[in-house]
Amino acid sequence: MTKIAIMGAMEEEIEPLLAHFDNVNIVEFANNKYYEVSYKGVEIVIAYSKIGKVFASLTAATMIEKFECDTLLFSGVAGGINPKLKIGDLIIADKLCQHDLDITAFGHPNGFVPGGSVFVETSEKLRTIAKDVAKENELNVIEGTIATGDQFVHSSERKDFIESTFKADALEMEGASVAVVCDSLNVPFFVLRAISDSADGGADIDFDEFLKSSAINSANYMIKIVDKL
Ligand SMILES: Nc1ncnc2c(CN3C[C@H](CCSCCOCCO)[C@@H](O)C3)c[nH]c12
Repeated sequence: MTKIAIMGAMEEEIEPLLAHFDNVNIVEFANNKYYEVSYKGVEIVIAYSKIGKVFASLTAATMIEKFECDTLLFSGVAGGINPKLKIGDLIIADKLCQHDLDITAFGHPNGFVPGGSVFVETSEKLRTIAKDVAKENELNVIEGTIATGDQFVHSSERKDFIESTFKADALEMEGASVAVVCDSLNVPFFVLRAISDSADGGADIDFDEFLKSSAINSANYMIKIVDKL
């Protein structure tokens, strides 16, 4: 029996998801709250991890190991890199990397440590379902590379480094850590983000203005995807 984990990083990213469900059971664990719902006969666990790779790894591992979820979906916002991505636009990750993981001093490429890989690929099956849903709903969605790091990127210099080093289309602070956890635990996962800013000088202003509306864009699309699982 499938049990689905739906994750965000910030409360604003899961609020629009929780709004679709009633009879929510709250489980408190490891300084966080996990919201259990039943939706059309499917058990779902929803949580926001809090910001950054460490919190996201803890929540992803908890949803799999403690709550026994066998599919993990991430919904949230991101900084846009690909100029085709405007604020509010949707991106599905085909692969993710960690732009701030750096042992280049030893000759390794950016984003690589021994035993790991620069990129982790998401579930092709889940991406196909998502793209079918986008087509059915005439949603304009880009599929691309998402770079993750423990920093809010708000400079063209850092944005350009991430783009040139990883050919990334968008950036955020949690996806690649969720990818490593799910890949290591053999759980299919899917990362969906809506653009809230352009990760350059004005990113903090745009982020504050568009966080809520972009989070809703992502959540509304995510619910349609869940309906197809
Ligand atoms: N340009 C950018 N750089 C990196 N990540 C992102 C993302 C994706 N999410 C949003 C959130 C930003 C963390 S700071 C939020 C401010 O907190 C406000 C409370 O004080 C974190 O969970 C990553 C959108 N634009 C980004």
